[in-house]
Amino acid sequence: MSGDDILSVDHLSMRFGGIVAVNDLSFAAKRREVTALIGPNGAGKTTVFNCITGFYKPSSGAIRLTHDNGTQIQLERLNDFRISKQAKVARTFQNIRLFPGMTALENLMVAQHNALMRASGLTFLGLIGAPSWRSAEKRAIDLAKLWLDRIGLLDRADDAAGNLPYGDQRRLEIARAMCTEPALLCLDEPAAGLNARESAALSELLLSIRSDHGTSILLIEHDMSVVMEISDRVVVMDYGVKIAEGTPQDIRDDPKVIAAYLGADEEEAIAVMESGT
Ligand SMILES: Nc1ncnc2c1ncn2[C@@H]1O[C@H](COP(=O)(O)OP(=O)(O)OP(=O)(O)O)[C@@H](O)[C@H]1O
Repeated sequence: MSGDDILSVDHLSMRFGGIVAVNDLSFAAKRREVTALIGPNGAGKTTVFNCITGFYKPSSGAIRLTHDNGTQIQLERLNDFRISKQAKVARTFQNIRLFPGMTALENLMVAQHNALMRASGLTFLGLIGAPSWRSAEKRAIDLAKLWLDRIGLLDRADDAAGNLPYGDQRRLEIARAMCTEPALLCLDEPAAGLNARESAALSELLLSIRSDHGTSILLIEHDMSVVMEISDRVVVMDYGVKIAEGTPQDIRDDPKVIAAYLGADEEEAIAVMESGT
């Protein structure tokens, strides 16, 4: 692991009965970079995410997050609530999990529930409208509006999230995760179901999150145009193990990766590459 790594996954394994979903996986994600985790269906990508974000307790291995100030946190020892609050790891899911009946603004306010509950003195200060509560509430609204503006939805702040177009809902989920001011943002297939225009808008948003906010991003994605455009490094999994790692260019030209996606062996993949088909 180098000093510039925000996340270090060491010899991670996850078994479900007889199924080994992740098998002795090690990789690192660098600070202020986009790291993509790719691989064919069933390769183990979401299981890795679920271990990092505390939804699963790994069968073995270690997952270390290192904050800018050098503080290290062993994520495999914490539950999901502590991972989001203490380690500042936020995630989105493959399927949209907004509150569809709440407005876009309210969805972003809910994300700031922890900070608001603290400022309300667990309700009392909020009930009497104490100045400390009012300023915390204003800060939360300002942050929510800033993110609505960043994703081009400020004029739809009061619309129910469930009534927004699909691509807008996807970006709203990312904005909701950003309202928790994460150190590491984990996105599980954010481009799923998006059209080409929406995918391009997503890539632009993620690149700006990395450059303007310095947020490190870990991304699972099947849309290779998004992966190739925004990733600094790519880790490729197949059958629970890492089969390749490198820049998008390295990965694109790697016969092992092509073979995994084609469901073929390496020699067949080389033949396909050489024939240019
Ligand atoms: N809770 C579980 N119980 C049993 N098996 C599981 C569980 N979660 C995942 N698996 C199995 O682990 C393997 C890896 O699944 P996982 O969802 O992590 O793959 P993936 O790479 O994210 O796939 P996809 O790209 O299709 O989302 C699969 O064989 C899956 O059936």
